[in-house]
This record gives sequence, structure tokens and C-alpha cells, in this order.
Amino acid sequence: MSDVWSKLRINHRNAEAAGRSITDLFRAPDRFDTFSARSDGMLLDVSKTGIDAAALDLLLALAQEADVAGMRAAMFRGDRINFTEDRAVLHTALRARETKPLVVDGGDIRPAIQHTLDQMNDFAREVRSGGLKTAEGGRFSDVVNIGIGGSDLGPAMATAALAPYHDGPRCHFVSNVDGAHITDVLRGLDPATTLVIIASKTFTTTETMTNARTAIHWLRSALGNGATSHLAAVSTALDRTAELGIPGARVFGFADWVGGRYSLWGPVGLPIMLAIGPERFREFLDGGTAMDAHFCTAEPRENMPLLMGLVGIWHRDICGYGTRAVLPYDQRLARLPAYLQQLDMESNGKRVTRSGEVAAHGTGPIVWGEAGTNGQHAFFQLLHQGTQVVPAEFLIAAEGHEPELGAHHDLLKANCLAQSEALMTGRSFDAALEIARAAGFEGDAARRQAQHRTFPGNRPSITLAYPKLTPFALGQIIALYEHRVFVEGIIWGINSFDQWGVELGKELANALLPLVRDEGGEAKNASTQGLLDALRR
Ligand SMILES: O=P(O)(O)OC[C@H]1O[C@H](O)[C@H](O)[C@@H](O)[C@@H]1O
Repeated sequence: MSDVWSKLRINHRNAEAAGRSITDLFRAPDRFDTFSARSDGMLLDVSKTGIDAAALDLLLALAQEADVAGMRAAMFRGDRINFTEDRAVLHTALRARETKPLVVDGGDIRPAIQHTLDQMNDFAREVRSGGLKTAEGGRFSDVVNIGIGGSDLGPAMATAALAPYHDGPRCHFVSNVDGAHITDVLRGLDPATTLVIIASKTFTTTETMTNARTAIHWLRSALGNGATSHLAAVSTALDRTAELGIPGARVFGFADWVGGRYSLWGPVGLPIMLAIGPERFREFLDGGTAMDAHFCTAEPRENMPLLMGLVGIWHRDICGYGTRAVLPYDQRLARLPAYLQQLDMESNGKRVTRSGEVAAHGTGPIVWGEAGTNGQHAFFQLLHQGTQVVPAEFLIAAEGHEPELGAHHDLLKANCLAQSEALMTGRSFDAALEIARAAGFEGDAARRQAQHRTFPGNRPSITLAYPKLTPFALGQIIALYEHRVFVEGIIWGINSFDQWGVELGKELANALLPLVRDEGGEAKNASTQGLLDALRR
């Protein structure tokens, strides 16, 4: 642990010992200006945290010590920073307009990216215009995307987020191997007008292959050989897509330098493009690119992904908070917490550092959340008065898409601002006592009531404010979170781009399948055996 880490700990300890609260930090008249950053109409406010000027200097020094800037350059130029898989990390190239050659393995990757994007654009235009016919010569009304993890969460979240821009076929998503999922999605859909996209980076994922076979059977039962014209695939494993009988012209490829959870910018984003059209999809990519440019060029103190990452480090390692809540005050971002759970926890839920040692500090926190205002009526009680502090991350648009509804968006904004303020300022015992007395309680009864009505406050939050949830803004938001995860991963010294931790469970599931099917064998422990017995049909 470097000197900077110890200085940060001392800073935090001293502030605690002095009883200094977040509210106290607002005595500095420039608190908000110094602790907020802007990029292309978007504002990130980190002023409602316990980070003071000295702590910010130290956190910036930490970023420098970890060479965040150097690693950032290495990522963008295609170095193999995913060192356990010996791969470059270039999802940023999928969204770039740049044409200057970007060389990976001796070849410029730009032409292939453009080719695939053109192929997607053509396909989407044809499907949306009705030029691409169904087996019966009609128009596709619905699209079912079959994928899981990175091949599901990104496109599902983004498609829902951009509902006001939908002017293409309806998009549905099937991910779970639980047959209930595909059954419930296909029920009500007509195979004669449904396009099925099978999305899997590896094309080996059990859930997706199982659901794909079920969907193909559903199409074939209705359309016979015509089913083929209702299928498309997205993958890096083009040979495997052929095995499943998907025509080559309907296969959209990408390369292994795109991580699954970073893949919605390319062909995995096809459902988004089908829903909103190629032009809007380009705006989405441009939002991501704008955030890339900001990340690469903005001064450290003005750099949103950097600041957000440093806030994350502060909360996780210096304050010791184990989780963070993502609270989009934007119903259409209701799937953002689930999407970020993969982006963040699969990227930074690691315990071994680049040097092969077990990390001496905390790494990725637990990410969870729910759209506001719904969360307020569920778990906000714990955020305000529970025994653990949960840093909160609010997202809010200046403008909704439904101005004709009057009060709704103003209420949404007022609630969002009220929550971050309530978390920070709390309510003192004396104020609570007054309220209890006004409610008719006296003496000890009033004091007892006041205990329960006191809010400790001093609970940190950050707020991301954007003009409106447009395709461009969504692109900015996602890229911001991607780079935040990157910044944290670099400072923690871990590899944010592999996911070995998901392997063991998959292996054991394969080993347990014969036991579940009663084909012989014995469980490795009495608990699993007991459960197998109980689950025997
Ligand atoms: O796209 P696929 O190859 O089917 O992978 C789908 C998902 O499966 C794995 O379990 C990985 O942990 C995820 O990172 C990935 O997104």
C-alpha cells in the first residue's frame, strides 16, 4: 500500500474524529463547482460526498500512481490489457467514427467494423421497411433476441430505455434457461411474423443454445424449411452459427477484443437498431464516442469517469462501504441496475491483482438498485436509517418525453433531489423532538418518538443529470459507467476484462446433469445429494 493510501485513510479518520459532515463541506462557497463536472450537456455532481479538497488531491495522485492515463491510452490503442486472456479491449472502436488505422494482430480493424455496421444497417432497414420478407411473404412484426449476460442485458436495457424512439418491430428478450421464460415470451407471438436473433459471443452458452433449439423448433413446426428465413445470429464463432443452420448472410460477427458485457455497441446491439433504426443507433454510438473523447481529453478534475471512479475507490476502500445503489429516476432505465451488475461486478469482482497476489484492499462493491421513485417505497428506509451506509447514485433527466402529462416529471425531479438532500442532511434529534411534540407526544414518549424519527444524515450520493434520455445521452451514460469501471479496476490493479469466476458453476452444472436425470453417479457432498433426492420428480 502506497503512502497515498495511508494519507487518504488519515484524511478520512481525521474528518470522522472532528465530527465533520458532508454538509460542513458546503461552507466552501465553490463546493458544488469544484466537485462537479460536465460533458456534452451532462452533469456529474459528486459534491454530496465526504471527499474534501485534500482527499480529492490524494485520489488524483492515486490515479496518477496507478497510471490510469497510461492504461487508458493502452486500451484505446489496442494493447492486450486483458492479460489473462491475452486480448485487446476495443469496444470503444465499435462506436468510433475515426478512420485512422487501428492495428490489432497486424491488421487494421476499422474496415471490418465498418463492414459489419453497414451489414447491420442494411439488414435493419430491410426488416423495418418490410423489404425483407417473412417465409410467407409478409412483414416481420416482432423480434425475439435469444442471449444471456452480455448478449442480453445491454440490448434489453437499451431497448427499454429508448422506447419513445421505437418505430420498428417490437423487440422481446429471452435469456433464462428456465423454460418458463421462452414459453411466456413466445406465447402470443406469431412464428409467421417473428424474427429470432440468436446472440452469443461464444455460441456455446448452454442457456442460449437450449433456448435457440426451442425457438428453432417453434419456427420449424409452423414454417417448415421457411424457418431459416426467420433466423439471424450474432457471434464471434462463425463456424458454430453455420452448424445451427443460420445462413451466412444473416450472421453478424465481431471479434474477441470485445468483451461480452461491453458488446452492445456492435452486432449485439442489433435489436436496439431494429427498434429505433440505424440513424438513431448512430446517435447512440456518438454518445458513447463523445464520452470516450471526454475521458481521453478532459482535465482530471473535470473528468467524469475519473471522478466517478475515484468516488468509488473512496467509498469502497477508504470509507469501507461494501455496496452501492444505482437509482435511476427514469423508469425507462429500470434495467440499468441489472445491466450494471454485470458490467461492474463481472469486471471488478476480482481478488487477485495484476502481479498475481491476493488484493490487500477491497475491490468491486456489490451493485444493486431500482428505479425511483419506486425504490423510495421499498428499501429507502434502510438507506436513510439503516445501520450501514450505502452510497447512492442518482440519475435524472431535465426533461421527460411526456411533457403533456404535466406534473409527472416535476414530481420525479423533486423526489430525486429530495432524496439526495435527505440522505446528506438527515434530521437531528432536536428537530425530530419538535415534530413529535407537534404531533401531540409529551415527555419520555416524545423523546422515544424522536429517536425513531431521527435521520443520521451524512450519507453520500452522487447525481448524474442529463437533458433528456435520448439515444445520445444513453450512449454517454453507458460509456461513462464503462470507463468508471475501468478507472477503478486500474487503481485496484485487477483485470476488469476476464470473468474466470463464472466457470466453476458451469462445470459443476454439467457434472450434475446426469445425476439430476437419474443416470447414475453420486453427489460430492451430503447436502447436494439431499437436495437431489428432494428434487427427484
Ligand atoms: O455471449 P455468450 O458467449 O453467450 O456469453 C454470455 C455470458 O456468459 C458468460 O457466463 C459470461 O460470464 C458473460 O460475460 C457472458 O456475457
